[in-house]
Amino acid sequence: MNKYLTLADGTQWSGTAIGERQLEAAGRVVFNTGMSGYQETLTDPSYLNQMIAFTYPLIGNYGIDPTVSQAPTVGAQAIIVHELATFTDHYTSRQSLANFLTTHHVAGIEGIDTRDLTIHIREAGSQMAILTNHPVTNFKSKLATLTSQALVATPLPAVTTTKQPRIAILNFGEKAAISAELQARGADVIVLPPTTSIKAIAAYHPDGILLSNGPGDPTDYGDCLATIRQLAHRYPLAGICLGHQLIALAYGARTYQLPFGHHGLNHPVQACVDGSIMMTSQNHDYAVDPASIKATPLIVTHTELNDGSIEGLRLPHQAVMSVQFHPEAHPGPKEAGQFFDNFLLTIQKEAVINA
Ligand SMILES: NC(=O)CC[C@H](N)C(=O)O
Repeated sequence: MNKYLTLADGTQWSGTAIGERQLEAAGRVVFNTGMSGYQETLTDPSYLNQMIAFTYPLIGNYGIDPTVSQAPTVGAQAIIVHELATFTDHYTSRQSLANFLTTHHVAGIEGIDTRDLTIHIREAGSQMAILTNHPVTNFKSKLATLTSQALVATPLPAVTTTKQPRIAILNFGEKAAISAELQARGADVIVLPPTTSIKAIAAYHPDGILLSNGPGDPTDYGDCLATIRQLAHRYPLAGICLGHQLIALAYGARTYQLPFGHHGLNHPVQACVDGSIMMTSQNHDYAVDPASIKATPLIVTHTELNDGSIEGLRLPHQAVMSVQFHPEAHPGPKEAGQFFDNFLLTIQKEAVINA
């Protein structure tokens, strides 16, 4: 069955349908340069309503491991690959990627020269695209017929342990590995809806707050900024990716849209404090505007070596720290996991100061 990928600027690629073959889809098309981690990428809620083009030419060859998904559903609207592996071989695999895509009702296309598509996106910028069963003559009218998804709601959890430290995560679209990294370091984790009130958060008696990753433009979350500032005055506060951007906005910085985002597993980031460099996993289309920092109390802690963009912030006299990259990896290198250690150490220090 033929499939057609049409970008808002009119460029078009044709290929073969994969996943839920009949399903047509619309979304902002982004390219991911990771050579592995397709399952974690597809189930990262930050990709909500986006189409993911994988530059690595063969996707799916090690199947699906039910333990590594970052959320129960697939946030991406479609997958775009050069070749979908038909042969799967891995000791943890319980399903083929092809079957996983149909199970999760994900549209897809293979047979695309994804590197050609990526070069086009790098030059023309990431943009809306539609995936259809027939060639498109009127992009806008076809786009209007296609739907988008909403994030799965987070229930308010019951407290089941007295373990400390207890971290309350505001779930803007959290990757499961964030909770797992904190729990692996002995923390108790409570995952709350992103709009949970200060009073409801306090009822869980957290020792620290973490704002998770999540989809979309950070300026769409303006209603959360006052609560974020109040949280920062009461608790040690950390932010990852979207959470990092929201902390920046809460303290008066601005964000901007990158030409084609950072979506990959080998982004070099330098720590300002000592010049050390680590390879990081990244997935973001927006960044904090360096020109807006000087009017705020924020201090830059990390920068991306590819384009100089901001990758980390902190406050000088408050326990507030954030990173644009993904220290939990999943997928990607785990070099940046130190961020979780630093956050938990900060919580310990604050507990001593406030004892
Ligand atoms: N992974 C994320 O949290 C992404 C943050 C934000 N949605 C961006 O695209 O920049």
